[in-house]
Order: sequence, then structure tokens, then C-alpha cells
Amino acid sequence: MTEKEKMLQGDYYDSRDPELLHMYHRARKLIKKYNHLDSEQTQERERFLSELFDYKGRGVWIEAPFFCDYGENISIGENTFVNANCMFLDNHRITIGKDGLIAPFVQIYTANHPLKATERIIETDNGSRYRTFAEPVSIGDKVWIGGNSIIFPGVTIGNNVTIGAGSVVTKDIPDNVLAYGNPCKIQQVL
Ligand SMILES: CC(=O)SCCNC(=O)CCNC(=O)[C@H](O)C(C)(C)COP(=O)(O)OP(=O)(O)OC[C@H]1O[C@@H](n2cnc3c(N)ncnc32)[C@H](O)[C@@H]1OP(=O)(O)O
Repeated sequence: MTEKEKMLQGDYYDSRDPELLHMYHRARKLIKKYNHLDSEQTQERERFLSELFDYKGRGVWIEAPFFCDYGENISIGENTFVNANCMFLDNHRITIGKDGLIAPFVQIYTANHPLKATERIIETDNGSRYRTFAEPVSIGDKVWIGGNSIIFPGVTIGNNVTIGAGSVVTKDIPDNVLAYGNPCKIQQVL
């Protein structure tokens, strides 16, 4: 099994594997170009995002700067707006529905490491390296995520949800609710 297959299966994998590094460098090149485009260069913006992501629906708008690890594990539905300075760590799949609003500095993480340092760091003949495993994140349609929120690996957020600014979303959130806080809790059914 390749390191990429292990990564997408949720097993421990080596992020310095040549295939994964190739994916990482491809994404870095595209992101660097994207983040330096003038806002008026709409066709180029479309082109870079279509190349970067697995799927980009019509009308997706992503403010620069934007950051992600690979891009090819990200799917974003029609008309979703992502404000500036978001970071999507797409070691596993990140799926975002249509008509979403994602505020500045939202971070979506799929990568995790073992809690115990003895399991996290492995000593090898070539020095030490760390263990990583990844879990997918899924966000439904018509979801608004407030600024500076962090979505944890493995979390699913339903449709028509509002997540208040500064939330740390550690567990799944069902459809049609307002939720906020650290840890993020349901406050109201909408
Ligand atoms: C796509 C974009 O770029 S959007 C631009 C960025 N904008 C944002 O990120 C704003 C996000 N908005 C929020 O977080 C808002 O507070 C909302 C939508 C979650 C809630 O708004 P409202 O329903 O108007 O809540 P309201 O201001 O009346 O507050 C109600 C209570 O919840 C608390 N509260 C509201 N939001 C939060 C939050 N994110 N975290 C913690 N507590 C909160 C308030 O302090 C208040 O507490 P109190 O009753 O003890 O006084």
C-alpha cells in the first residue's frame, strides 16, 4: 500500500513520501500564483482553483491569501464564498457544500498525531520522524462558519448550520442549528 493510500484510509503514513511531496509541491506552486493574482484577474483565478481542487462548483469565490496542503482532496460546492486567510489542511477529504459562507481565518484540519510522544515520534537510522493520521471533514449546504473557527479532523457539519465566530468544533453538528463556543455546542435550533 502506498503512503497516499494509507493517508486516505486513516492509517499512519509518512508525509515525506515522494508521491505526497510531489502533490505538496504542485499545490504550493498553484497557491503561490493564485495568492499573487490581482483581484480583477477573474479567469486566471477560476483556472487556478479548478486545477488546485478535486471539485470546484460554479460561482465559488475564494479570497486570497488561501492556504491548503494538497488541494486535490478538497471539493467545494456552487456559490460557496471563502474569505481571506483560511487554511484547509486536506490530508484527508474536505467536502464543503453549496451556498456556504466561510469567514476569515477559518481553519479546517484533517491531520492528527498520536497523543503520546513515544507513539508520535519514531527514531530511525536517519533521525527521528513523526506519525500522522488523517480523518475527513464534511460540511453541508448553506453553512456559515464565523471567523477564526477551527474544525477538527473527522467532524461532519450538517446543512443550514451557523457556527459562531471563534468556535472550536470538536464533534459533529446536526442540520439546522446555531452552534458556537469552545468546545462548540448547539445553542439554538434554527
Ligand atoms: C463570510 C464572512 O466573511 S462573515 C464575516 C465574519 N463575521 C463573523 O464571523 C461573525 C459571526 N457571527 C457570530 O459569531 C454571531 O455572534 C452569531 C451569528 C453566532 C450569533 O449572533 P446573534 O444571534 O445576533 O447573537 P447575539 O449577539 O445576540 O448573542 C447572544 C449571546 O450569545 C453570545 N455569543 C454570540 N456569538 C458568540 C460566539 N461566537 N461565541 C461565544 N458566544 C457568543 C453573546 O455573547 C450573547 O451572550 P449573552 O446572552 O450572555 O449576552
